[in-house]
Amino acid sequence: MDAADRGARHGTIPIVDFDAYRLGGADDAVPGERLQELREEVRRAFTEVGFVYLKNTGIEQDEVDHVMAVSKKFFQLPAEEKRPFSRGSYSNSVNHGWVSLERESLNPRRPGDLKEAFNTTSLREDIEWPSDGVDDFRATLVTFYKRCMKLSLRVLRVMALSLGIDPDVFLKAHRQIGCEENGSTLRSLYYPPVKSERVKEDQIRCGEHSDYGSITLLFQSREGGLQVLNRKGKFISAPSISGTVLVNIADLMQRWTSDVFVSAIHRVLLPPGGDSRTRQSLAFFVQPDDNVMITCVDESNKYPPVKCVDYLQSRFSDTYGRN
Ligand SMILES: O=C(O)CCC(=O)C(=O)O
Ligand SMILES: [Fe+2]
Repeated sequence: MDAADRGARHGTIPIVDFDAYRLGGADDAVPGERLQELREEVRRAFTEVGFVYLKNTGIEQDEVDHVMAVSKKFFQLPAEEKRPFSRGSYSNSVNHGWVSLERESLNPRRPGDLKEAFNTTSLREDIEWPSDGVDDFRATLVTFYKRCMKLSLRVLRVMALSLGIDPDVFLKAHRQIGCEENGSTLRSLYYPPVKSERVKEDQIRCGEHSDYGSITLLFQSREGGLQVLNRKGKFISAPSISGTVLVNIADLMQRWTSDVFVSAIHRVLLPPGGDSRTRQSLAFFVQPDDNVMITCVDESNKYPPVKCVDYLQSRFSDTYGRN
């Protein structure tokens, strides 16, 4: 039994080598023993835990560190300078823009999350981006968005292969990532230093939730704090592992696969008392194209078909209230 196997069996998150299908390699992974292993390990991770660390994806740690460093410059600007770029102020894209501290409660039973975020949802040329003091913000985020998009498509293909279904079934529903008709979002998250005397009862950095779309790619800074609920009902920690990408199943994918792949609840806790470090992460939320109808891939009809944009809209309303 290899390490990935043991990981999934014990309800912990396995580390899987993606080299056979890494970015920069052939567009179609060469069928072979390595790809076969990759398919099996991915299936096991997504059916048993819902999360997997991928190593050797082609996205290097240096790139991730750079995107976080540039993002941090933005987050450290005074609130007045960030406010003009708020989420909700872009007419072409409701989800694009800055989300202020405590604005969201991903678990609505808790006070607002102790985090800030900047969502890159629109890649349109004609929208305004923050530039004063952060002249490289736009180009850095847009470049990283496209890198994540390419990796996501590869992961989606391996996922279909791992289920033994048409390898393009998920790809066909993700043709327009980066265009107006698709809501996929690169979210740069910033968790400021926590001042324990100001923390409200039950407040944490990011409340318990599952993601909404198809899959999420997550890169975390080194401080840790992320926890994932495993199938035994126990929160396990999901530390940052340098050079890897943490990939998880989101709710629409669980529904699409009739609950074969599981979308696990996760959260980010406060740091231990006295730890005043910031935390950062980059989450690439992959969503199918707005107009795609999601119908269970095994034709079981366990869930009725739903239009992607309608499903996501209802989930966003739950998080933000009416918008
Ligand atoms: O910051 C993190 O590590 C996780 C954030 C998260 O789960 C989310 O924004 O959906
Ligand atoms: Fe999440």
